[in-house]
Amino acid sequence: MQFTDRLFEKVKPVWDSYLEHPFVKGIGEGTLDKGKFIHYMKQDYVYLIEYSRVFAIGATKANDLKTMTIFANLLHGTMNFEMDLHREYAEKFGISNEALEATKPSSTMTAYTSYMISQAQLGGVENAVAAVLACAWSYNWIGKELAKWPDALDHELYGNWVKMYSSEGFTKIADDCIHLINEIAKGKPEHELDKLEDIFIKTSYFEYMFWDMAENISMWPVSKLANV
Ligand SMILES: Cc1ncc(CN)c(N)n1
Repeated sequence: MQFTDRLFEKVKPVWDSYLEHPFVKGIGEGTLDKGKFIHYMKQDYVYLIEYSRVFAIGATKANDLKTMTIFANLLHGTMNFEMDLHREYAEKFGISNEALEATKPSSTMTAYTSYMISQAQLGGVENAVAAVLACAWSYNWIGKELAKWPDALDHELYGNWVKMYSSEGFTKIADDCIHLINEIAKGKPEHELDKLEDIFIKTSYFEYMFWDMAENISMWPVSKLANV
């Protein structure tokens, strides 16, 4: 049994709940409100910038050139391949790359990326992989699940999202993270594996919170009081 088999068993009910979430269902069924999707896309773009920093931290903490190269490739894949999807959508919505990059971060996006970065900085290379694993893997898992739903791949607006996250290119990104953590986990004592499992579970919770943030178009709960 691989370490990721144990992780998957733990989070399966949480990941199943993603497919029941109105935002994710809206993408799969093609019924999602466009305004909600635009809010998500902008928040996700700034999320991916911070998420890329975790790959950079992983590269600096890597103990060998092979691992360093994997992190460098994951960083490149995110900044070019994955973020191209967001830039394409932004163009469709008349949002410039500059405006996209200048998106004000929501509370959930800030909390999630701050958690990932702090966990990656606190530990060794294993923490960096654990911090990004649920992100890459759950999106690929959702993409592949939604690809089985009738017409999800062909929807004129959301079809490209489903295509990208279920694609061979994105599957390779997720598989590289899965492979990396399984290699790193080999021979580690149980108490260290527990810590990695905890990061994986917490980031899986954050993924749910991100879908909620998108569905509710939320930013900061009391920001209106400060006139922001
Ligand atoms: C919030 C979130 N989590 C994960 C992914 C997939 N890299 C993403 N684009 N956005």
